[in-house]
Amino acid sequence: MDFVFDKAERFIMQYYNEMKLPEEQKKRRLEQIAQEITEQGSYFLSKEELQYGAKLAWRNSNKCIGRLFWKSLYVNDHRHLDNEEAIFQSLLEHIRYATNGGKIRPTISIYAQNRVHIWNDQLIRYAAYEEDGEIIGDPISLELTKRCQQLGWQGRGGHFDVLPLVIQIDERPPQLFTIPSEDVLEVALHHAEYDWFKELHLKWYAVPIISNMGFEIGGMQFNAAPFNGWYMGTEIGARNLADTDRYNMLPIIAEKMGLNTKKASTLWQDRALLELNQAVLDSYKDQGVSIVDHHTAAQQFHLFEEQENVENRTITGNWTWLIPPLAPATTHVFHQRYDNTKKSPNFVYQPNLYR
Ligand code: HEM
Ligand SMILES: N/C(=N/c1cccc(CO[C@@H]2CCNC2)c1)c1cccs1
Repeated sequence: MDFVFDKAERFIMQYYNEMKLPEEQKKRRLEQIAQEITEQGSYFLSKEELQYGAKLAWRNSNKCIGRLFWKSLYVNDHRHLDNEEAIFQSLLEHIRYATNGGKIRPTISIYAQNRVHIWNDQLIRYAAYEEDGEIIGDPISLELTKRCQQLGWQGRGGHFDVLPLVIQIDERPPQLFTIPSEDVLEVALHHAEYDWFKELHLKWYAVPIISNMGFEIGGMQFNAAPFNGWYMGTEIGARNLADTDRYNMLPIIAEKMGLNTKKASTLWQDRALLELNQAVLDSYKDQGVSIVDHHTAAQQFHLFEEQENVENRTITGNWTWLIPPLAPATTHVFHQRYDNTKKSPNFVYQPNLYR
């Protein structure tokens, strides 16, 4: 009991202080919460408290370089939804609102804690199929794809098949829902100088919506709270399409560029990386889909640091995640140290539901 009240008190104090709300109101709210916890062992957050707490959780995300815009998070309170169909419809609403024709809006949707379970790691992600040693699609999705097939899902066996949403309530069997293709905005990749690039038939989805992290606030944890921002180009160009255990595109791109891939010292991987990342940024921009390059993102993060200093808040960060995987030392982040203290509210890892 005291553990929950202690956490609740800390959050309410922070919320009322930052919002400069009257002391008297804060005192009454704390008494009300103490009463609820004594009677029911837990308490109910108001919509305003939940909304502000979600913004704080983003502001406290040490691994996130995009925190400058933490105040602009759009928060959907879906704590009342208790059936799979309604939850599916609300997730479609999230996807549509966040996508916004390409002008992506950072959004989070929060569902009833410990009742609603979303098995997907991201609401939109590509499937993977294993055929005689070969993997078609995104290898990171191999296990979830297998689980979906066991649950009756049939994929088309392609490189970019969007997985179904897997929604489970309490201990009931999970239900699978197909996201209508018109709701999945994607960007076909082309390169301004290399005409052959589009023949690779590469594409990626517009909106990354993380759905496997818990939202921890005031002693509570919402295990289903999918949130989205927009991509930083390197996530797609330097990792998702580049990693050897993902789409592994660098050798093919280097070949097409006529580079000598037999010797590491030709830096063929670096040259291919650069062109792939340029193609990602140009293709998203040409199609009017929000994306940020890692230099601009670092500059924005620097503004965030300055803003936090003005507000007399200590900046916390995880250096190993904040530096981009491409040209990290060209950003100020690389040359700075960050305090990795975990503040609350925050987003936290939680047990995987399908492995
Ligand atoms: C608005 C544009 C945003 C950009 C460009 C951005 C960028 C990033 C990047 C590049 C990462 C590292 C991801 C990786 O290396 O796999 C990251 C991590 C993270 N971001 Fe942001 N972010 C944005 C918005 C948000 C929002 C809206 C939230 C939550 C409300 C958020 C919460 C997080 C969290 C919790 C992590 C760490 C994830 C983990 O531990 O696996 N970000 N962000
Ligand atoms: N641009 C983004 N990138 C990510 C943010 C958080 C997590 C991830 C994916 O993390 C996976 C786990 C470790 N790397 C891949 C990507 C955002 C997603 C949702 C809001 S912003």
